[in-house]
Amino acid sequence: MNIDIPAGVRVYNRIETSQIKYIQDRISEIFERWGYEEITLPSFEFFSVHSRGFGEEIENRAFKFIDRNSGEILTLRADFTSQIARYFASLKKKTVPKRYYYSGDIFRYVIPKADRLWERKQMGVELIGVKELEADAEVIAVAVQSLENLGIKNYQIDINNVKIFDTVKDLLGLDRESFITFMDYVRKREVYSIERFISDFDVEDRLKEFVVRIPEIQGDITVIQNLKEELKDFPELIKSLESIEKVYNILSDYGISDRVIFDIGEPKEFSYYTGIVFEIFIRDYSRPIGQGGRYDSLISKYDGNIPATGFAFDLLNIWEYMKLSGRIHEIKKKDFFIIDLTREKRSAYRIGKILREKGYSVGRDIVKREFKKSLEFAFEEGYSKAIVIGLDSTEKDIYIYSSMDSFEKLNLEEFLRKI
Ligand SMILES: N[C@@H](Cc1c[nH]c[nH+]1)C(=O)O
Repeated sequence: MNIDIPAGVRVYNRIETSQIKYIQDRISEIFERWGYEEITLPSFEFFSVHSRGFGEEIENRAFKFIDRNSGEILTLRADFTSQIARYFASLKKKTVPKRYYYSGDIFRYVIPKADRLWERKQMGVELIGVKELEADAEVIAVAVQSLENLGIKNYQIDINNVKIFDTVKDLLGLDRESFITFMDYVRKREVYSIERFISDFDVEDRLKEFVVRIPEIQGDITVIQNLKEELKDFPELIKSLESIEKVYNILSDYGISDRVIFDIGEPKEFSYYTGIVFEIFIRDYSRPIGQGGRYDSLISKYDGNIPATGFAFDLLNIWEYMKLSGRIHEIKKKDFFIIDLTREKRSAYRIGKILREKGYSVGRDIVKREFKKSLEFAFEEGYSKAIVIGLDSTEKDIYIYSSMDSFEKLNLEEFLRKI
């Protein structure tokens, strides 16, 4: 009998679940402190509606199924941001600025391999209704504080402005298809392909030089300042660079600009981004742990022309990093495990009830087996203490074990008074 689950999903056991929960709790503490309100979004939507939000890349990876009643195609949530855009557009009263946060799973198909999952955990914020760059800086600051709250210090924020790509498209006069080809070269950082691609374009050399170098332009704020100098004759490019600089300056005021680098050659997975975009890395960990950016025309795909920005953490990557670096110790313990060796079990019920009323978590053995086996089970299962009743033919004394071989013998009534 096959009792497997598909390759792209997995189960998280008690310890794993509590570690992930610990990460979620530290992050939501910060989200709340910045005035973001948590909302819960549906696990599936109409495919035709949900997919309007994101581009082909994600659309091709969405999980689809049929509503047996209407015959409509449904899809599991592939993107929170698109869901929030749809939700906000659906509101009669659109008060801004609106700050939402969410935590949950997204479903995107990937070819199953090693630890590549179809169901990933995200936590993110969306700040809706603010076109000012202060909003872009705010969501970056929220991300940074969340990481600090987790004790993660060696993070790095890679910032870019995708407007630069749109401006290049206009300046070179690219049609949709050649723009896709161009962006593909950028994504793969193929400088020579770009050089070949633009060699017979009739544009200024300065612009050509810039375009060819795009995949390689990375570094600190001086890179942006130098580019501004070089691209003086292209006001649209200057504007995009100035936006980056402005965000950088606000982040300096927040005291976090030393964590920022710029990566002009970094395009994004989502076509909905329209301005400042960023990715969050940890220096000694290869995968990004979060990404986000501005999406000023996404909500208008549903209704209303409202600017917005946000980001999402990839919780599984954060979790993996914290495990690898020995940073996650927080495992939720259960308090007491009651092993009652008497026939009646009345003491067990009574002690359990009193402890639970006081707010402790209490489990009971119930299973009949050798006492040592029960004790082993208690500690393996994450209980902090085991209470043993009837070990020496009296119910008046109980034994409180805090490990397999350390215990305290106490009078039952005294213990209940003290606890
Ligand atoms: N939804 C994006 C992250 C994001 C949130 N807001 C803006 N961008 C993602 O899944 O990567």
